[in-house]
Amino acid sequence: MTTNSTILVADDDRGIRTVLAQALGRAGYEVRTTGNASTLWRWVSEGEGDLVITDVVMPDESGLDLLPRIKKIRPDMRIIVMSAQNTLLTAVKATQRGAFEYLPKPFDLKELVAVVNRALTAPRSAPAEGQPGDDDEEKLPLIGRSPAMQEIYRTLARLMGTDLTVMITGESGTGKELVARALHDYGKRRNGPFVAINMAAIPRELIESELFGHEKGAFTGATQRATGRFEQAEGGTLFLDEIGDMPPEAQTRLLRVLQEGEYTTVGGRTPIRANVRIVAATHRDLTQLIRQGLFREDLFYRLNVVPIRLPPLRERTEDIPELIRHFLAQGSSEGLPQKSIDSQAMDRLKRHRWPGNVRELENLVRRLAALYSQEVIGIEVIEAELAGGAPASDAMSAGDGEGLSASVERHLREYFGSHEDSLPPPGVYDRVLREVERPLIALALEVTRGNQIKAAQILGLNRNTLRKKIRELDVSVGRGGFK
Ligand SMILES: Nc1ncnc2c1ncn2[C@@H]1O[C@H](COP(=O)(O)OP(=O)(O)OP(=O)(O)O)[C@@H](O)[C@H]1O
Repeated sequence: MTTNSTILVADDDRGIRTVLAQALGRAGYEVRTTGNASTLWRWVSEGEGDLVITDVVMPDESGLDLLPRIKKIRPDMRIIVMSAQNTLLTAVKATQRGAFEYLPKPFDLKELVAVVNRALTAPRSAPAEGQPGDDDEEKLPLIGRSPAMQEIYRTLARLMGTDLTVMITGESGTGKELVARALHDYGKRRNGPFVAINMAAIPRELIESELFGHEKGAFTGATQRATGRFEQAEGGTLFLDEIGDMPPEAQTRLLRVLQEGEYTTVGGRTPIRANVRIVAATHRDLTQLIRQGLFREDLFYRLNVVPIRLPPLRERTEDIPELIRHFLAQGSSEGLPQKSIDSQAMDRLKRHRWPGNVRELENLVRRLAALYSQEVIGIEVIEAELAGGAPASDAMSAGDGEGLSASVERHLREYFGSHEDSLPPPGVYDRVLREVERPLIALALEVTRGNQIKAAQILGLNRNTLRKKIRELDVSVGRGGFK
């Protein structure tokens, strides 16, 4: 440990100054503290201090604005930024402007001391990341300040200056694609293209040609040469979504690109150099797929260089109010009426399990904004929505006849009523759900004329899930249509 180093601390909160001074003093450092940016700046410009710990919001100036100025006159100075703002943008800006580390408040003092030790012993040569593409756009790409999301922001900020391959895992609707975009938008390749391809949405036999392109005549139907996504993503980022659904041959080809940096088109011979950053994502458990022999282990290790796990929404319910405000604001900026949600309704939403994660929440909020006339949404509406029904009261224009939930309820009452002298047989819940699922899936297949990919999209189901359900529910796909 480097002792006798002097640490300059700037924070307008006296309590934090005291706590930091004690902890760092105990760790053997000299500490000077101030409550404003101008004093910190004076100390730094007079050549004092070996390391700076600064808050972002201070009465006279933002700590973030001070960063480039400090780096200019003292490029070797290590700076640790702490902030209670805790957004991705703060993490990204701090890193872009040369902070050694970013610590979202509240943080563990032990962690702070560890970071300080690390900062003072890390080799000096590493220059601050290149000049920021700092367009100061205040639009936040990712919403949520829960500890879990902050950990993700820190990882994203650290990855900004790198081309490392990233594997994003998380349940459906947790924001994997959004994170992939943020990696691109704040990364070195932000001026290049971002190309996404979803393995579950493309017929398996076409995946290789979609990815790598094909030559004229490479297979029946290949009437001319076509470029693949690798070529389209040249100089940028290629996002391989639902990587767990990649067929084995395509896996082998992808592995080769990752090993050799080169690929050939389908039917082509000349190797083409690939210059793309790969970000992959899946909601499936790849280790299990590996065990089942469905995913190549060697490919997994090539892709899993930096794993990012997105937590399901039910593990970060403290983000729900902010997400709701965000989606309501988004709705009103698109012309939907401005709404709010009362506290009882909010509590109920925080208790929901959100199997569809942020996507489910987003859809719900959009429905609330579009379908209900009341300005403040209360608990009854939320209960009705979460029960999967149509709007509770005046809401949806019932138009011609009863709404969906009313009609379902009527059928259920009939069903229960038909077992007058005894209760219905057990297992009603699953049976009723199957009764609803079956016609729903059949209908989706009917309107898409049996196109499972499109049907899966309409339903918001994974294609494999849809296939499974078709089998399980025995939805017959006959010639004359669907029964
Ligand atoms: N943290 C977040 N802040 C704001 N919006 C979010 C956040 N996370 C997800 N969303 C929104 O939720 C929806 C689903 O996100 P996304 O498509 O990135 O999820 P996904 O994990 O890739 O889902 P899938 O596995 O089903 O493809 C999108 O409309 C996205 O904008």
